[in-house]
Amino acid sequence: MDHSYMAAMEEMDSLSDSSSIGEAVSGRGRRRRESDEDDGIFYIPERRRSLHLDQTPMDTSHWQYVEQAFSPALSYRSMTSEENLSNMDGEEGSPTRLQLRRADSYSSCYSLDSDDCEKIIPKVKNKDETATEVSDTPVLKHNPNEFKHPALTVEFTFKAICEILRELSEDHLLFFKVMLWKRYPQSFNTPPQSLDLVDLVDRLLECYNLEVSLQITKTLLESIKERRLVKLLQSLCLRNEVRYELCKTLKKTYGEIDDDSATQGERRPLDDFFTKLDITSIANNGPNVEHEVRTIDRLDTNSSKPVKQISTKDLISAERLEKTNVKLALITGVAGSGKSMAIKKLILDWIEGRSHKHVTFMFPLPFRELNKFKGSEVSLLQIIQTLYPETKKLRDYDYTCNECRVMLIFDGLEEYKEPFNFQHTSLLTDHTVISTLNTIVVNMLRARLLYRGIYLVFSRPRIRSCIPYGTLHDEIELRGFSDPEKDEYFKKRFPNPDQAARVIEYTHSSKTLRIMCHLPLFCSLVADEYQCIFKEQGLQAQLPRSITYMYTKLLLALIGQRRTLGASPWGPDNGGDFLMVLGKLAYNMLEKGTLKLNRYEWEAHELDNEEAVNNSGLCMVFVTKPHLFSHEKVLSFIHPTMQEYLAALYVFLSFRNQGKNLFEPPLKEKFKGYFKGQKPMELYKSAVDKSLQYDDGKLDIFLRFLLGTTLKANLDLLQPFCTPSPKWQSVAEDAAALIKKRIKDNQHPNRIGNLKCCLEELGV
Ligand SMILES: Nc1ncnc2c1ncn2[C@@H]1O[C@H](COP(=O)(O)OP(=O)(O)OP(=O)(O)O)[C@@H](O)[C@H]1O
Repeated sequence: MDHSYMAAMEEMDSLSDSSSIGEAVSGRGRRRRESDEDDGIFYIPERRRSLHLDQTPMDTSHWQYVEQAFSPALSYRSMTSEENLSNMDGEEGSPTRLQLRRADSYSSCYSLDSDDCEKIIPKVKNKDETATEVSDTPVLKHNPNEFKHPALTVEFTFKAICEILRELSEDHLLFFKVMLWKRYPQSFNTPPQSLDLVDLVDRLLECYNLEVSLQITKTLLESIKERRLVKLLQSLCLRNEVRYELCKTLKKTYGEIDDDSATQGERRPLDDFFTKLDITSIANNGPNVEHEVRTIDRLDTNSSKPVKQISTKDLISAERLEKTNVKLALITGVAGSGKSMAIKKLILDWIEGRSHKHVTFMFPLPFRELNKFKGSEVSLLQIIQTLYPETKKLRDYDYTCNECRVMLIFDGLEEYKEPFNFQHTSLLTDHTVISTLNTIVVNMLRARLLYRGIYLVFSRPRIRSCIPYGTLHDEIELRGFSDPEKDEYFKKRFPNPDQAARVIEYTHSSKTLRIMCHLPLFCSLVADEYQCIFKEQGLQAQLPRSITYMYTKLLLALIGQRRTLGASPWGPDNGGDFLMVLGKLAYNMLEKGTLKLNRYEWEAHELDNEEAVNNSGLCMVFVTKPHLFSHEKVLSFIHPTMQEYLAALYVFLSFRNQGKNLFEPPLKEKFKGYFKGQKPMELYKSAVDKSLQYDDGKLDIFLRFLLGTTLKANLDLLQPFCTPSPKWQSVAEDAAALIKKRIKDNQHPNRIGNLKCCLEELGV
């Protein structure tokens, strides 16, 4: 132990241990008015004068009330807990900040305006103080032109200095305190042994501005030869700045809704809009099978484990990580189930300090962007730096050190077409090593790329085994909206309650529409439609009651350019018309009364392109467990009604484009030329009569969709799939007359209910 240390220690012992620490950054010493217990408002007394200046009577006119930000008021304990410390980062409304920024602070020896360094250097000194200053007091210079990074907040500085000082041994901490007391006696007039770490940092930040406090800390650490901690403090500051810049970029991209809705470019904060999603701990649970007419048992899946609800805030939480060390989660959901929205929410919550506080940096890496690196030699670091140039300041160490957790979010794995050859792809554990995109992706799926990395992979339902055997991972499923959230969505989407009520009423007008609202994309399409017609026709406007209309909108959205992921072309002129292939499959399955097909069955239907099927957004492939030890990959449509819709579309387009009436017995096909001139009503009549034969209502919804194709509005939407034919006209009125006649005949009393629904579909 050197001389100065011993001398300082002796000097200290001679002092009394009364403390004059007032309330400060940590919130210590702040008293709460008892009567305010319940009203969420804190009384923050003025900082009592902690130093020795003139005897000014306490002026209570400065007392103020501020809204409670954290409850209870921040104590040292609550602040030092991981949660609250990070909560404070950049928290504009925090009481601490309010108090610290108060310009008229009662503590008259220093200003607490952290933005003005000059003022923060102690302003008032009396002769005695000057005399006690020791010669090795560093000169604290401030360059007024120096750029103060906005990331340097009181909260960050407090947290960083505390974190660094906590690394000191007891002796060194004491030495640090003594040096503060010796070098800055005008600020640290309290015997240092009475100051614990929080009081010490409180006092430092009360007396000096943020840069100066950091500078003092570094200087003193240097003088006790704690260079490692100086570097660590510098790293913390640098990471804080990078994180700030990154958050700014992410907030711009993910913090607002950038929807293709009819909001005419209006951007709204995500929080105003985001509706809770139904996320479960079990994946591959098959499609939602709730149905208006049929009672469908859940398809036999592998869900023997109990299903747990999860929030976007819990995807690889700190606790889970600590308990299980699971660093990889595969989150699947059908097209339009809200995966991209969940990612946005996850990112925004992290930026705002509401979740994943254990994560230092979050990097969303959409496959749409990653695919651009295909064919080039690249490292993960280069990818991150290309997509987020603000990270160039980080050093390799920042990605690998123990203090940093990096979360990589991969969106849209289904858009990645390269094979995953886990056996023959070399192991990559260094983010700086140049390699191929495929090697990076494969190693990401091994959860090996970064030493302290956390990996979230979002994808449409899994179609190929994409996690290597033996890799510890979570499988999570996103299932869209549950019932209460369906209404909630519209209430958020339409701030005008009358408009929201009207849209909700519409979704309740048909059980099928209501069920389909489990798909957020479907809700957004309904909302877009209403938004348009409210604008054009006012509040009394109504959407057609046709379910075919909304399903056609959904079809168009799913196969629209934005969502088509390498599926075959859809146009009617194309020989391999994918829609017709899928429609035929749907029709055959409907006839057989089956909802899922195994691989051999679906390949027999000219559907050998498994990826195209899955990527169409209309189907999903999932895994069932038909026997105890076996798994089977099966295909189904994203909802039984989607199967019924596509089957009806297939029947309609076969007639419309090829003159084929699929309800006619095959024998008649031989005489095709003879029957070619059939009228559209022939088709609808045979469909109505066929559906009436099924007492279980197997073809009820199918029939509604088929009759929906008689309406002009739907014909217009379906135009892209139809061959040009000037003669084709709507036969909605004839179809309605036919249904009325069947109702009157009353030959199938059980089916009357559905016939009435058909009339509704036809707008009668
Ligand atoms: N939680 C939500 N709150 C509000 N709207 C949502 C939510 N989730 C999804 N939506 C709406 O549904 C639309 C489709 O959702 P999203 O793009 O997230 O689906 P996805 O699962 O990523 O689809 P894909 O697999 O096709 O990429 C969004 O554009 C948005 O309008």
